[in-house]
Amino acid sequence: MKVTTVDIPGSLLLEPCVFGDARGFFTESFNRRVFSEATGANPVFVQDNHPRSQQNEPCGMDYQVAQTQGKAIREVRGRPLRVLEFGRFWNDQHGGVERHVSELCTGLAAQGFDIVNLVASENLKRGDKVEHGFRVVQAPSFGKLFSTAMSPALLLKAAKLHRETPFDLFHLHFPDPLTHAASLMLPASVPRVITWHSDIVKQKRLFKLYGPFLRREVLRSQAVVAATQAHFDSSTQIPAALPASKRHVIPYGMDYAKLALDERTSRLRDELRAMAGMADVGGAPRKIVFALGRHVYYKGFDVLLKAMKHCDAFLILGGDGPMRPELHALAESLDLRNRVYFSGRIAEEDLAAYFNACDVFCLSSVTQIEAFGLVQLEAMACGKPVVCTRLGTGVNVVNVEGVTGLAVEPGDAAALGECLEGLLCNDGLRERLGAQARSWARDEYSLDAMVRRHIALYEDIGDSARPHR
Ligand SMILES: Cc1cn([C@H]2C[C@H](O)[C@@H](COP(=O)(O)OP(=O)(O)O[C@H]3O[C@@H](C)C(=O)[C@@H](O)[C@H]3O)O2)c(=O)[nH]c1=O
Repeated sequence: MKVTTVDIPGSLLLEPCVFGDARGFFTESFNRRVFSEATGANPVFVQDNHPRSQQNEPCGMDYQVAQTQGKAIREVRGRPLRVLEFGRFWNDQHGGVERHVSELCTGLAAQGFDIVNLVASENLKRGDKVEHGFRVVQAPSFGKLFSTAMSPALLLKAAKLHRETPFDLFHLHFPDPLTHAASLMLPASVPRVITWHSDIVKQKRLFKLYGPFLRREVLRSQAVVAATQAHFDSSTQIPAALPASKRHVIPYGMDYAKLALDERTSRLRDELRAMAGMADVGGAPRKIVFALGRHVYYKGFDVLLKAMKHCDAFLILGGDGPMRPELHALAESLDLRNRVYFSGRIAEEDLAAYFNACDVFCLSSVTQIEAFGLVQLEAMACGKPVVCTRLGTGVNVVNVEGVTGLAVEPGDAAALGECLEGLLCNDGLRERLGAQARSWARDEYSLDAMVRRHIALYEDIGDSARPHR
């Protein structure tokens, strides 16, 4: 060990011997005998800590007067992999893609990755903050057009962030023409990973123009990730020329801890159940069907409301969106006013109460834009069976018919209502499916597994992921 006195009185610089070659290195980080000979001190080695500071953050060093603890500060060489995680909007927009990106960034940051999540605001609001251990940069936008943020600022911000501190890898979440445009402005030498959340279904005519550009971006990426094999099999927009070696199935995972009930959410759950009970007809309180999602056409909430005419339950319909007034009017016209509660957007911290209050969760989506449905995982993790629709997408991989729930053809209100009614009247079946659903979600769709598999993918690409100037 090399010992050097430094300008700080009473301090020594200790440089351990490092024995290394092309395969790596070995060093003895502490040896009590050598340490005592070098310093004349005879310490009792009590603990070994290993903090990590974000890049450019000074690493603090205590200078202690009373001899309570000596400090051996180890400066590791190298730096965490630095990833620019694009995402369409910040997670408070309550979309599945936003929730997934937020969960992924949180998990990667916890593993020591240097993550910057660049998203667009839905308005002129801008932001730059550290949340859940990673930096979130919100670029202002002039609103949305065809579900895409109009944000020239995001394009400029991406280039500026990379200029300031180069990234080793860009991770894009498609479909999203805005971040696709940002990627075109960034160096082609930096590896790209694309997560394919769903095909573009609504803007078919526009896709004829945009398709060739999307195809080129997908083919030049180093990897395309999808949550299920069904995403690849059912897609008509992922180029067939994309080799199997570049296709990676990594299921979405979530941190289910937020779904555990506490005193406050238990009370809220009981209030929701009491509300359903007040709607009873003097018999047993009605059971609760819960559905949650943005009130847009593909969620099929109009079909679900019509299905409630075939099902004697209380519906809690969570979320908000452009179709809400129409759905309220439909509930009135179906004389459901006493059996439907429109909760509006549900705050993340209240989700536990709603998922635990219900008896069955329903995903009534009617088009293949619904490629997965994180809400199914949340319901299952709370031990609730799911009734979904047969879309042939990841939705039917997540909800295994007859194992974790049931399914009906999309758009069939009568079939949906009868399926819900049948399940609500069969306590044994509901309990069995619910117990299996809980294990399935927590075993197959854990956040830890998702993060580990993304890290393995990044590291596979890592050979080319060196600092890029
Ligand atoms: C409407 C709403 C959602 N949420 C949460 C629930 C859930 O975690 C998330 C919405 O998840 P959903 O998947 O249902 O969202 P959604 O964005 O509707 O669905 C998308 O999700 C991504 C992952 C995909 O795979 C897409 O194909 C598509 O399924 O937002 C709230 O917390 N409060 C709310 O009011």
